[in-house]
Amino acid sequence: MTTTTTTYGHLPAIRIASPEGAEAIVTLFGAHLVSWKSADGKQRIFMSEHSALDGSKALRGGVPVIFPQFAERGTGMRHGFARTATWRHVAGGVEGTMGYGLFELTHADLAPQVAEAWPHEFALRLRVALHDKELQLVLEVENTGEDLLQFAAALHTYFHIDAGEEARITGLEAAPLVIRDKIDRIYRHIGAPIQLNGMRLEQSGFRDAVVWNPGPADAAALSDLGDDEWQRFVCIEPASVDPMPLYPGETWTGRHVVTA
Ligand SMILES: O=P(O)(O)OC[C@H]1O[C@H](O)[C@H](O)[C@@H](O)[C@@H]1O
Repeated sequence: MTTTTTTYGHLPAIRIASPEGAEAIVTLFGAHLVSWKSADGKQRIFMSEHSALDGSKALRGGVPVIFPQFAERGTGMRHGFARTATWRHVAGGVEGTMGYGLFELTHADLAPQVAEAWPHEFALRLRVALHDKELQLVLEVENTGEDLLQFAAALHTYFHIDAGEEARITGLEAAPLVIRDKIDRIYRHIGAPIQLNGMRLEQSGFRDAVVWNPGPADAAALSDLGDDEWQRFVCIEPASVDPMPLYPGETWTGRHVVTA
């Protein structure tokens, strides 16, 4: 079996494997990728040792799916409701050399208060596929209703940084960007690939890329992050932070392909 059910903390999850041994774990809570090991066995994703793993709040680490609002750019929940909603695993298996899993969330899946606060019919689908040293995340938003909807979206990826290593990012600024303290920047109109410590990050559909790390002071104030853990990750997030219109019947697609 290449797609199996498992648990992560207290959360039901799906394990996806490719025939040659790459592996990922996605919790149904948030359709949240919490682990990605390339076929060489190396963990590429950071998860905080202090993250809640019981569904009481969003996970700290992994790949939170941000929808329909980015951060506090709107009147809804911070970073939207997708990361704290329970998704359904609707398909999975092997296609060629790739193992994959498909997750779906619709308006009907939302808790009543959440559904009431965002009264738009939609289908959100996340496809997680992997082989060898490559991870492909494809996020689709379909307007299944009869009115225009506006949404922002991001894949808030926490990349693992080894102990003693620095996070060095190229492709966003004229000089390499080395993370040594707090950073929270939005880069607009991303076209070319981004490099992080030998990994290649390619995005399409998403217009922007957000780079975030809390640095030591803000990390100390986050209850779900250890004081030193800020040195063990950097977030590079394909994102469209400003709301985009989606007409009835339309589907928007955002992709993120990471090659280790
Ligand atoms: O703590 P969270 O709600 O998960 O948000 C974590 C971070 O997300 C994004 O990267 C934003 O740009 C940051 O301003 C924010 O602090």
